[in-house]
Amino acid sequence: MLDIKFIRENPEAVRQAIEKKGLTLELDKLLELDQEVQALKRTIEKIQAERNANAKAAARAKPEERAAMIERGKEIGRQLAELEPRLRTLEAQLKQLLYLTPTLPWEGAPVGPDDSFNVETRVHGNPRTFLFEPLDHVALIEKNGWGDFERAAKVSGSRSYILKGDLMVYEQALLRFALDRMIQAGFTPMSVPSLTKEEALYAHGQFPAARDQVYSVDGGEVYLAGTAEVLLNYLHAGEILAESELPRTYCALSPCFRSEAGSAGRDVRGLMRVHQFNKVEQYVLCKADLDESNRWFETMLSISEGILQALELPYRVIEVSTGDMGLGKYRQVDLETWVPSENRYRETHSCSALLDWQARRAGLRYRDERGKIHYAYTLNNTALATPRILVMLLENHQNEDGTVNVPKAVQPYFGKEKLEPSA
Ligand SMILES: Nc1ncnc2c1ncn2[C@@H]1O[C@H](COS(=O)(=O)NC(=O)[C@@H](N)CO)[C@@H](O)[C@H]1O
Repeated sequence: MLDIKFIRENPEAVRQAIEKKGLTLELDKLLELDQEVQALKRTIEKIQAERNANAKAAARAKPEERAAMIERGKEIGRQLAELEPRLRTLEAQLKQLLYLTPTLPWEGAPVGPDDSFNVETRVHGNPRTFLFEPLDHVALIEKNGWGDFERAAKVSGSRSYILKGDLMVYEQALLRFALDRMIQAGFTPMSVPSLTKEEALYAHGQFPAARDQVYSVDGGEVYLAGTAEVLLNYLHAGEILAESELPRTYCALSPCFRSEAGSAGRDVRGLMRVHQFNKVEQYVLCKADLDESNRWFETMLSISEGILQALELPYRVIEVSTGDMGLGKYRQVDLETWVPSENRYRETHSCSALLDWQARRAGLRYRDERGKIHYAYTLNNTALATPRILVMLLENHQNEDGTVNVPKAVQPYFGKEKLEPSA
């Protein structure tokens, strides 16, 4: 959410961001509500001052004057009893609207209402020309006995998967490879729960807008997070860190859960879009400095590009449009990796900078050397998510006999140079 002071001083800039991001937030209603809250606060403060002065005067008054003052005090009390709850109601309404205010997108973001306005900025590697008819990832899995989609559907339902033999080991090898890349980059490895609290989802930005993507457990006592970012972003909620403790750089491997509501009919076969998947996440909490945020953005992006290059996969870099990046983003760049069977690139990584939008929601603050308190800036990115990346790895690195080569960088983790059929 934005700073209400910033909104008061820059209404046109905020209005432009609302328009560029295709939002329906009524800024005028928010500003009117803010005026009402300010006015009511001033009224209440005046009455409280009068009540204090009246109480002091009553304490010093002559007995014959005191009764009238005490009566006045009661009258003032009745006024406050009526005004204070009204202020709380108005403040709650204002906060709900503030939750819907957008971070202003960076000036380099393509302006447009949806992902058709995203721009390809770089391409790395070339899609392979096969000298034989390649198989898609589902056919490769079935040919080699590397999974069991039917039994997964039986035990878990739609959008689920079971991996077997070499492919199961390969998934774990890839996650550990990605985790080591993050540790080598100096990020602190964390294991975090996937069970999370509602306030963490509000702080992240998943709530209130995209509640339907999240599974709830125990009737909404807790929820299953769609990404470790939700938990990492709430780690320091409500704390005041010292500037010297920044930046906090975390990486986390966690199971991620998504209802994929609204994706009916899309990617229903195989490993591309499932309800439960694994992801090594990158997360940075840094001081409120745009240069520092931009540096971390580039660092996180280059780590992920390094991982895709180590996996010997062709990919492209996408600058995400204002309409596609979502409410809290200042900037978002996705990496899309080549899928031979679809003859197109598909998203495998998503790097975002949110300035202080999440920090204001989560209460992530730090004290600078002069003692001044600031909201921090946050960023996140995908290091590697399975099983989606397996689609690209199986299809791009397949041999005519149906075996699949393992990229050199991952061989030490997997233990072999190829995935071979399961018994
Ligand atoms: N339903 C899904 N099934 C499989 N993989 C998924 C699914 N949803 C997302 N992913 C993978 O997770 C990556 C990150 O998801 S994201 O929503 O785009 N971004 C985030 O979660 C951020 N926290 C950065 O990781 C995606 O690029 C994709 O590779």
